[in-house]
Amino acid sequence: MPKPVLLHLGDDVQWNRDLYNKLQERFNIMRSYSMNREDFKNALSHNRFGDFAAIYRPFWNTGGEMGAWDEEFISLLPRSCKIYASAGAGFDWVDTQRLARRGIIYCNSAPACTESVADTAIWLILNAFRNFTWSSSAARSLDPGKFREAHQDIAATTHNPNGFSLGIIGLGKIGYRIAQKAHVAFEMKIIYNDVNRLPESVEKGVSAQYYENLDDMLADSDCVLLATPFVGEKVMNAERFAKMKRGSRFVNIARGKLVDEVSLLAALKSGHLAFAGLDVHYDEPNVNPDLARLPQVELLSHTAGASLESHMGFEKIGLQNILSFFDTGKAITPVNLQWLSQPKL
Ligand SMILES: O=C(O)C(=O)CO
Repeated sequence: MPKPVLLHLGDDVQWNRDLYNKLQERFNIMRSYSMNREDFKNALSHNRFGDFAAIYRPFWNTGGEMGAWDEEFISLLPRSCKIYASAGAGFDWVDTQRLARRGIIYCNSAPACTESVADTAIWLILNAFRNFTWSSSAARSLDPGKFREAHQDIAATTHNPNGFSLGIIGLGKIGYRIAQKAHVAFEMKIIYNDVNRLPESVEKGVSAQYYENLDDMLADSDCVLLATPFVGEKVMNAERFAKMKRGSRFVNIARGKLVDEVSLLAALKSGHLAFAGLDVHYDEPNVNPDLARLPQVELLSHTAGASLESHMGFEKIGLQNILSFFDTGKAITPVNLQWLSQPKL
């Protein structure tokens, strides 16, 4: 029997060569390297990668040059394609529902970056209470006046996070790991909103209190953390920011498109919100310049999940998903099974 074909997007695997060798034994591997959208579309239209059964993308820095995986690409995929295993937690760039309708399982590799994203969230939450951003930029300014001002005035405006409530929108695996760290390290009170309530035994692990109504949770949170996937809508808009407690804080480690940045800016400028910590932005790689000017805002370059451990894990989980699917019929971290009627080889 001829080996099935696998389309490997982007660069070589760097860290998991043994597993990749297994893939090479099992599949005929076709490579796209770093094709732009037009070239990739042409290649698909002319069946240049053959009738591939699987797609593998090893890292978020590579293999995404063709842009969004929307109907334009998905309609061109061969009927033989059954699984797409990719690096990264977020999948806002790929229409996983449309893939499912074509019988293709999409797998992310979120478990690989859980620790790294959770650590970044903790850093942003701590900063939201203590405003190290102000202290750090005053020191870096090399201006003794700014240094003295920060040294003298910061204490009157910042707090230890201990005992304050952390309101988490989306208590999935990453949200839960953040809750564990915040609960243990800072004794924060964990409250959360999600489409589904977690089992009581899981809630107990972080003494979490469920809020069915998001607005009620916003009103009770000293710091709101956004940890939910982007599914096409802004979750935080002017009305929602208005529901937050006066003087509370906002942290986003999920996706920038979940937030109306104009309303966030207004809430910060008016003093309704005390601080915002943003790993992600509405129009990446462009950052909102008005937010960047505010001292009560910390901005990162979408690096919450960026650690070597995440990179190694992304590669590995992607490879394991494909091998497991072809060995057992089951992928490890599928995210679109709810729309897939019959996932089969
Ligand atoms: O993996 C992703 O999609 C992330 O954004 C992690 O920060």
